[in-house]
Amino acid sequence: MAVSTFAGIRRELHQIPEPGFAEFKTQRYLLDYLAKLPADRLSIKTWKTGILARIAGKNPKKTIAWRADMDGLPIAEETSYPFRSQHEGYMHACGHDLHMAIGLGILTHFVQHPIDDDLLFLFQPAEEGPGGAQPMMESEEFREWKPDCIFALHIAPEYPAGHIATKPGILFANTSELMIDLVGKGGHAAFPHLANDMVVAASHLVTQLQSVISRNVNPLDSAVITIGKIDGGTRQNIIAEKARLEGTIRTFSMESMARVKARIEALVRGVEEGFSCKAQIDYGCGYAQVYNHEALTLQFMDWMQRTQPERTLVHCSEAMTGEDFGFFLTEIPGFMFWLGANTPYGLHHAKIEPDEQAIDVAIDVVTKYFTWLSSQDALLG
Ligand SMILES: CC(=O)N[C@@H](CCC[C@H](N)C(=O)O)C(=O)O
Repeated sequence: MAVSTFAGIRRELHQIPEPGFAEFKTQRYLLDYLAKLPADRLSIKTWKTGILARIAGKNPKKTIAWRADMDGLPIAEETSYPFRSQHEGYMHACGHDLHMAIGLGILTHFVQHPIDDDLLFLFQPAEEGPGGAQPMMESEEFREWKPDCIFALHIAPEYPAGHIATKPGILFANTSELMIDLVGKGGHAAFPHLANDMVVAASHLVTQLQSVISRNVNPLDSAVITIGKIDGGTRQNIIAEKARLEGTIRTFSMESMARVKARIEALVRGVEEGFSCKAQIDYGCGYAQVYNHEALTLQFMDWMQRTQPERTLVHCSEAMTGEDFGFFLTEIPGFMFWLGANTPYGLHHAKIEPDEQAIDVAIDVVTKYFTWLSSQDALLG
């Protein structure tokens, strides 16, 4: 089957996944693409490894923004693709390659068919961590071009390709990373009574953490603690002096986040006491929930139903995913939606192969929506 222009771009981006704030090749690729477009209405600024691209409108009353994230994940790819990652141990396993290709597709359309309003495209680094949205928002480059509304999407493996799912209000959870370092006393495997074993302490702690959600969070509220990584010890016959747990906390309210953190701290103090060790907690980066502007989201959903009968719109539930796009929504009205990508493997899986047909659907829907939004006198006309 023929590969569309922007699916082709996605395939090229797929081969160069990079860590947050190290998206050097990705930034170069995007800048090279932008340099080939007619420059009369297009202005470009870089910020760290990100890019801000502005298209001047014909008779602007507002600035409409679109954001795409850029970073990959430390995952060794296991897809069947002939265009697999060329960066050993790194993969676009969260769809950011599609997000960028869609961003370029929307931008290209409006360079060729300018509308009345100004448009701002943000290619934002480090969504997976430590978070590029908040510092990008605080940058002079962004402040100078601050938009009146902002939108973004995230691919969703579980929906058919091109289906669009969203809801007003909370869409994604508050997040906090969670890193716990344990330091005890190492020793010979044969003399456990002379050591304080941090592999055993870490194992207890992982098990105890499972009770935090089930016994401290109101069952009608929702929260998650996932420990995704454990490091400890050096060799099979040496008792481990050190261990480290790395994970993430998700909640739908800041009260639950505070309660969960307080319980984790109490359990960690207990492990320190029980295993005669020292423990240190680092909460790493935390993201604001993605809270979709209620009136704008409802207006979009209504517009979809009225004017896009060939597209499928799903009124979905909120999810425990995190997204630093939430920071933009704390200051600027807008929303995020899921874009169906129909793949049996979930986000962050080494075998995920999103359906590329979703790319052109998203470009089509968003260009039509922005054109309509620009034709309205007011944002909520
Ligand atoms: C869409 C998505 O998968 N986002 C990530 C954001 C992670 C933020 C941070 N590193 C954390 O783990 O808390 C997600 O895991 O939801």
